Amino acid sequence: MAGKGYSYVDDYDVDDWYDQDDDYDDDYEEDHPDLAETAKAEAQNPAAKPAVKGRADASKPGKGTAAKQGTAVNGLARAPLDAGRKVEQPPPLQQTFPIAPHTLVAHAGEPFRFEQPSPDDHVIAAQSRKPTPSTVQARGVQQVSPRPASAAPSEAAQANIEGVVQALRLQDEDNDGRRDSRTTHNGDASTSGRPEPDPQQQRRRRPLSEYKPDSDLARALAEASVQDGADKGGKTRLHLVVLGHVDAGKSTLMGRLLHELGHISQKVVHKAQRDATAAGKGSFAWAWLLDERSEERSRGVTVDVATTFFETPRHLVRLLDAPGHRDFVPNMIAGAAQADAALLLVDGSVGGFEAGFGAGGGAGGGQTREHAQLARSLGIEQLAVIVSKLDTCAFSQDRFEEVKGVLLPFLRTSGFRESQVQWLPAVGPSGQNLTGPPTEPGLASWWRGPSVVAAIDAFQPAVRAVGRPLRLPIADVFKGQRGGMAVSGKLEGGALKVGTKVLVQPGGHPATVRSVEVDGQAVALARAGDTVDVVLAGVDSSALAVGALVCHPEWPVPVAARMEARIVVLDLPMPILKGRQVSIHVHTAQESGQISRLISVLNPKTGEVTRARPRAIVKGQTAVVEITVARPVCLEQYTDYRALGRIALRDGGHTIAVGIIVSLHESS
Ligand SMILES: Nc1nc2c(ncn2[C@@H]2O[C@H](COP(=O)(O)OP(=O)(O)OP(=O)(O)O)[C@@H](O)[C@H]2O)c(=O)[nH]1
Repeated sequence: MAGKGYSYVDDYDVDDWYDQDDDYDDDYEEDHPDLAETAKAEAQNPAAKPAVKGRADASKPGKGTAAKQGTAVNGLARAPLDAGRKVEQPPPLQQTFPIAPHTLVAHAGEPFRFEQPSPDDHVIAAQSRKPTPSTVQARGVQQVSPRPASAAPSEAAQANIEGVVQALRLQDEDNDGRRDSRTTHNGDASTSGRPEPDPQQQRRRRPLSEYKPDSDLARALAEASVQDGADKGGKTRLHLVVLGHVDAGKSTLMGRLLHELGHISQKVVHKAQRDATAAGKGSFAWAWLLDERSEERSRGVTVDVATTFFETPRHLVRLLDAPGHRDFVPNMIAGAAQADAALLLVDGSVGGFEAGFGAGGGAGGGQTREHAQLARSLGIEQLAVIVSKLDTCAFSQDRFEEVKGVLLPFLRTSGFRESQVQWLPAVGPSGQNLTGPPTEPGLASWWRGPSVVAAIDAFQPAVRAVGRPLRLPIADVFKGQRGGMAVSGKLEGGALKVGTKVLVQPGGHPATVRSVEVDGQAVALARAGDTVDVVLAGVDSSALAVGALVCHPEWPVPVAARMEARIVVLDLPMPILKGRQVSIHVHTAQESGQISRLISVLNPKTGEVTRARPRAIVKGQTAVVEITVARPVCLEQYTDYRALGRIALRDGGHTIAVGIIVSLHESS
């Protein structure tokens, strides 16, 4: 193992969990018999869950995040909407939630002392600023205060956790939903001890496999696929998120890259340089091109997810520059939830890499790990690791290899395939290795690999789930310039066009599509994989909120307040007990809730139950838990609709678990 002090593969036989062969079989079912089979079997036939001996049984951004989007055109000027669900106070909870949702809790019941601004304060302050015409504010971010630095786990403890993460092997593919296991159930009586629900009460849903686009839509889809090549010069769309620890150099690299690609003029660059220098922050000039908000500029950190568009020889790229600071991980989650691939920036300077990779508890420590783990759990499989700041160590090849040697085993154990991970050095401020081979002799003497643009071009675009029922998780709500309410987000499934009848969930509000834009251009048809701005007619604005979902009226997305999830517990010093308050992230939704039942602990290798109804679950364990949320959310079983069936659980400013939804209990 390369690197001192990192021993995360020692405790696990990683080969047992995944095949390191480069012949990566993307088929979840084959690849993850322990998870996929059991999840599907349970979904198809809940009563068939094996008994305990055999087995039984985680912005545009989440509520709260929003992308800084280019100035809307074609009638969709963005105006902030305060009526969003994200800013509402949740209804009072009954005894199940002894701590009010969103209450600031330092950690494990320790009250927040308000001696210094909490992350909430930063976010609320950020939210209160008026968006610039080219900016959509982060709204409704729900944060809880960070855990004290003393609570950070040891390296060895973190090592165990990282090893187990990959056991979930959450795959992002095409949401092809081979099984239509859409039935709701109330868990396994043998493990839960709960009575089975009255079948009359259960909602009957048509299997998703029965869905076929109507003839109009089918024709439009066929025409659009013929047009594809012609319209875009044969280029494919790629949603790309830039991740990494705070100050790793993400915004700087992307600002410089956009300039090199001709998307930012020399005049604008000069202005940013002048402004940054005048503010005593000259080294942030390139970052200021993306970090537009005054708070970002004064603090020197990204808060929102900045959205920009650029083209490479192969792709039309929608770029999401996620914040690296731990206070803003929810924004990062929502950005990553929309991405097909990620650039992971790691600071290669001596001490810089170590700070970013350190176990995540301390102030400013460790978002390299958390971002990588979250990205994988959100379905991102393709990664390019960019080692920045090598100019600070004479472009040392040894340092590059050292960083790679430490990070690669961690990424493997986090579930990334070696064949899906690219490695390259780059220097943002001087533009080395961004669009072509480096010119700096110290780097040019040994680097023979891809530039940043070549690495982006090597990413495969995601297969779009066009032939599935419409699913549009709402990432933002705003007023259309010509009247009407508009929503935006990434179309996870299906297609829509002007005149399409839709349903907004929760609540079952019918609406009609009045206009559609993709990347700021009015279009007749938008398809899965597109990021859209949609003006809806005939729906009350109170129905529209970040985390709500626009769907097909006859194939509505389930809405549930209770679900069972298979989770991997990440990094937490205290065991999870029944009743643990968590913040649940699923697609663009973020909701307060609690872990209401601990159903079973599983062997991560076999999926067998090792303990039913455990009293606690601890870091590193794979477990099935029941989660109850304060307000019903739109979600899907993972086997039905993958993009809507992944969850991340956060508490105390940390991601404590990631997982997949194995069953849900629909709200009537
Ligand atoms: N020497 C050197 N400095 C760099 C490099 N890349 C970025 N920097 C500097 O690192 C500092 C942080 O850069 P940012 O681009 O703001 O980092 P970031 O990752 O976007 O930070 P957040 O968005 O807040 O997470 C700035 O002072 C940059 O000039 C690099 O390759 N070499």
